[in-house]
Amino acid sequence: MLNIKIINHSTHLLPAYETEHAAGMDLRAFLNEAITIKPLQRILIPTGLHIELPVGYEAQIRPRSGLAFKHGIGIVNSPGTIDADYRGEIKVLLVNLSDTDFVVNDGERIAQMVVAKHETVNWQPATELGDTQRGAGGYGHTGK
Ligand SMILES: O=c1ccn([C@H]2C[C@H](O)[C@@H](COP(=O)(O)OP(=O)(O)OP(=O)(O)O)O2)c(=O)[nH]1
Ligand SMILES: [Mg+2]
Repeated sequence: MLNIKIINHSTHLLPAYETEHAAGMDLRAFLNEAITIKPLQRILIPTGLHIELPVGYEAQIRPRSGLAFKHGIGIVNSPGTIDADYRGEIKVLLVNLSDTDFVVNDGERIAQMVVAKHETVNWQPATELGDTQRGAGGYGHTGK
């Protein structure tokens, strides 16, 4: 169980898993009035949510594939990162990659949030790194 603070609790739903084994909880827009996102415009959409993640956890803000496929709606900084020490409002940076306006209404599901464990590492400066078969190969060096 995680602490969650919801602005205007009475009118807002908790983020929820929409199916039994979903990885992502859908996030809803928290708006006084509808917002129109013009083609190629990016807009920070409030969710009304503040959360308290345990240390060692992060939340990833990911696009919904349905909005992406049907309306060209993506997230500019996808996946957005919510740090465990963040206490501000979670916001979603939507971008409209279609050629028509897209309207976001209050309460609509605009993104999904995956809560995940992460490692925290320390660096040990080294002059040599362990050998691998790949070495520095990348960017398609194995072919198409
Ligand atoms: O899609 C996002 C991404 C981030 N955040 C919040 C939570 C996160 O912990 C904080 C900072 O995000 P990030 O580290 O990605 O941004 P930054 O540009 O590095 O800002 P900062 O210098 O505040 O870390 O902003 C959101 O609400 N939505
Ligand atoms: Mg940062």
